[in-house]
Amino acid sequence: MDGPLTPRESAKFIAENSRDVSIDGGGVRRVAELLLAKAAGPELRLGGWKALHELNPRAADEAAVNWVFVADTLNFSFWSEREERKCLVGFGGRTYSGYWSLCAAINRALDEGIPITSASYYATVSLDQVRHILRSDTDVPMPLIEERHRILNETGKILLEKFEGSFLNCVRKSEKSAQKLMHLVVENFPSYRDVTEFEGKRISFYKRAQILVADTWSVLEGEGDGCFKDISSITMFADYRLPQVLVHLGALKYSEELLEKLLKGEMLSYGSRQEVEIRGCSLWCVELIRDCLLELIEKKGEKMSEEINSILLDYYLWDYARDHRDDMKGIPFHRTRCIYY
Ligand SMILES: Nc1nc2c(c(CN[C@H]3C=C[C@H](O)[C@@H]3O)cn2[C@@H]2O[C@H](COP(=O)(O)O)[C@@H](O)[C@H]2O)c(=O)[nH]1
Repeated sequence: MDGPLTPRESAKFIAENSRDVSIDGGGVRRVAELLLAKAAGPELRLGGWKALHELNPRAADEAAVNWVFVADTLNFSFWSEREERKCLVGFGGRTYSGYWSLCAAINRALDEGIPITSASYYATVSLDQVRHILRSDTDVPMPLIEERHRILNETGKILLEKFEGSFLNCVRKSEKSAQKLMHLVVENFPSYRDVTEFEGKRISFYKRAQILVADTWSVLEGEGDGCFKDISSITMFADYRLPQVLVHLGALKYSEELLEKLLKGEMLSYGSRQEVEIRGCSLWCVELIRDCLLELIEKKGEKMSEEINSILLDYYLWDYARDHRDDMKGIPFHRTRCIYY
């Protein structure tokens, strides 16, 4: 049986058949113009991954690659039922929420001498140990702790069996192809198989596999084993923050019915029509923004030191969403509880 459509093919197909989510051409252009002003800045460059984020590893070695692997293996579902009651983790004198609470917990564990990034440890780590490692400073635990424990055990065992316990060996098997690495990850690690159905077709988003490739590229600074010749074939990562910020910026629109549902805080199940439309149209929207931005850069005759791709646009928009949380209060994010994003 042939595999699912690629994420990019899936997104195009979904956007062409979507009923409750649509892409706004004028909004796409306005976002591209916003990004044009940033094109030469530090945010839209590979170096921003370390320079702008103190919790990310500074190094570009095997330990840093294994840090990225465990972080992206657990990189899902941080949203809380009520915004004012959520998991928080203090580290290095700062308090972190959401995705950053996971990174802070990983770094806190390492500081406590717990080898959380070593497969030989997390392949057999117990549920109680995971609860301790991911403990919150509030009375609200990180969501899906049991799933995180199961996935750590499963992933650690596979990494030991197939890649001598180091994700760098998996990276080296990809022979510097981002696509090959993404497929090695989804073929070998079940929790990364972000695949579903839409209008009778099997489609893929591979959100965590794509962000894992992107973060591996970033932590290795695009050099050596991380010098992927096809890195620009990786698309944005279909999570629950990018749709929110794309609607906020006017590039994406929800139907009245869907908006009402989201404002009420109703859950959307993974793989449901509206959830797939939100993720697929967001992905396609960022592809269109990238095309428009590259056109504007061309017209402006701006010389770019490094190629702008969907990864760098995604990182920028995700950070933008973080920094504009208050402005985005009126725009709901969609609530899907799953292990894929
Ligand atoms: N599209 C996209 N989704 C991303 C990321 C990240 C963090 N990664 C990079 C960011 C800085 C470093 O450079 C990391 O490399 C997390 N997420 C997703 O967001 C959600 C968590 O959101 P909140 O509840 O607000 O923390 C959850 O689904 C999580 O999976 C990204 O970059 N893009």
